[in-house]
Amino acid sequence: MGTYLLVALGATAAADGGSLVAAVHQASAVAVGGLLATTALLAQYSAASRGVRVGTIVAVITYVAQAGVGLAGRTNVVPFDGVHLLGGIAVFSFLLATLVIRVETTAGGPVDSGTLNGPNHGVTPIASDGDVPSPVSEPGSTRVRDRMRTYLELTKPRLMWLLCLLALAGMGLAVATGAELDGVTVVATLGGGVLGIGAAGTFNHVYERDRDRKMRRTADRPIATDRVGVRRATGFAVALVVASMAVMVTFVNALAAVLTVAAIIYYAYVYTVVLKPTTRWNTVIGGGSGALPALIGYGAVTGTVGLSAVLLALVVCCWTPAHFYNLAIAHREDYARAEYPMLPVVAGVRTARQRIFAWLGLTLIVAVLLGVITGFGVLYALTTTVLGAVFVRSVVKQYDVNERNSEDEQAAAYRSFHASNAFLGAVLVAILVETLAV
Ligand code: HEM
Ligand SMILES: CC(C)=CCC/C(C)=C/CC/C(C)=C/COP(=O)(O)OP(=O)(O)O
Repeated sequence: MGTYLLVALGATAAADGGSLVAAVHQASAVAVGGLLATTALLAQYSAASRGVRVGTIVAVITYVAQAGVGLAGRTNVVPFDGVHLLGGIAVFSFLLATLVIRVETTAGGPVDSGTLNGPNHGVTPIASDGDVPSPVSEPGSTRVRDRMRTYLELTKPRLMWLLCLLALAGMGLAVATGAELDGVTVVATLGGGVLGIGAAGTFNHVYERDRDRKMRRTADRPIATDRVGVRRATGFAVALVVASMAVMVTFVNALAAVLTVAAIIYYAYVYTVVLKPTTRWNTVIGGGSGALPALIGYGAVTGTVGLSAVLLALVVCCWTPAHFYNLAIAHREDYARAEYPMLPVVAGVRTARQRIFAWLGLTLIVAVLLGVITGFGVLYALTTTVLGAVFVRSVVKQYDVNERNSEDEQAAAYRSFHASNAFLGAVLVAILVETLAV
C-alpha cells in the first residue's frame, strides 16, 4: 500500500503543483523503495514460493524504472507524467498480485478449492434482517407500528445511507465543475432517490420470496413470512415509483428522473430477474445499478453526465464485487440452497477471494484516475490509501482462518464486508469535503 500512497500522492502533487506534496511524495518514494528492496531480498533468501520471488523482483525492476521516469520528469527533461502514473499503477498491481500468491501459498489450512456439494454444514448465520412477528396479540398502536416497520423493511433501508452518500458525492463533483447547488435539489434528489431505492428493494422482495424462504439470512423477510401479501407489496412498490418520479420531475429534472427509473429497472428486473438466478457474473454486471446514483447526483445539479461522475460510477462498479463476494463467501451455503450461482458457490472460495483482491485493486486504480482528473488533494489520497489498506488487510486475514465453514471464517468475511462499506463511505466523504469545502 506504500506504492499506492506514492501513486495517490504523486497524482495530488501533479494536480496542485505544490512543492510540499511533491517533497512528501519523493521522501515516501525513498522509504517505500527501501521497504520494497528489503522485502524482495528477504523473499529471495526465505522459503517463499517462486511466484513471490519473481513477483517482488519484477516489482523492484519496475520500481527502479519508475523512479527514473519520476526523476527525469522532475528536471523536465522528459515530461512523462502519464507514463509515471502508469508505472506506479503497474508496480502496485505487481505487488498486489504477489500478495495474493503469498497469502495463498502460506495459508495454513486446506484452502477451499471446490464448489459446494454437501447440503448444510451447520453454519450459523451472523446477520439476519428484521424481527420475527410476535405471536402474542398486541394493542392497536403496536400493530400499526409493526406494520410500518414491516413496510420499511421492504425498502431495504440499510443500504440507503451509502447510496445517498454516493448521490451527494456526485453532486459534489458537479459543484467542482462550477455548477451551483441549491437546497431543494439536494433534498429532492435524496428524497426521490430514497423512494426509488425503496421501490426497487420492494420489487426485489416480491420476486425473490420463494428463494428467500430457503435462505437462513433472508427467511424472515416480510413477504417470505407472509406478513405482507404479494399484491399489497407490489402496490406499495408501484406507489413508491410514482412518488419518486413525482419528486424527481417536479423538483429536480428529467435526467435525474430517467436515471432513477433506469436504476430501479436495472436492479429490480435486470439484476434480480435476469442476472442473479442465471449467471456467476450477476454481481459484476448488476453492480451498475448501484453505481447510478453517482450519475443521478451529478445530473440533478448539471442536467448532464460528466466524466468525473462516470469515473465515480466506475469506482462503485469495481467496488461492488469486492463488497459482495465477502458476504457471498459467508453465506455460500445459503446461496447454494437457493440455487443462486454466486461466485463462491460455483467457483469456490479461493477464486472468490482472488476476485476480491482483483476488484479491490481495480477500484483503487480507478479511484486514482478520478483523483487525477478532478485534481483532488491530500485528504482524498490519504483516505483511499488508509481505508484501502484496511480493506486489503481484512481480506488477507481471511486466509488466517483454517477451518472451512466455521464461524471464524464467516466473521473474517464479514470484517471485509464492513471494511468495504467503510472504505467507500470514507472515500465519498473525502470527495464531498474536497469538492464542497472552500
Ligand atoms: C450487485 C450489487 C450488490 C450486491 C449483490 C449487494 C449485496 C448486499 C447484501 C447481500 C447485503 C446484506 C444485506 C441485507 O440483507 O441487509 C448488502 C448490504 C449492504 N450493501 Fe450491498 N450489494 C450490492 C451493491 C451495493 C451498492 C452499490 C451499495 C452502495 C453504494 C451497497 C451498500 C450496502 C450497504 C450500506 C449495506 C448494509 C450494510 C449493513 O447492514 O451494515 N451495496 N449488500
Ligand atoms: C437510485 C436507485 C433506485 C438505486 C437502486 C439500486 C439498488 C437498490 C442497488 C443496490 C444493490 C443491492 C443492494 C443489491 C443487494 O443484493 P441482493 O438483492 O442480491 O441482496 P439480497 O440477497 O439481500 O436480496
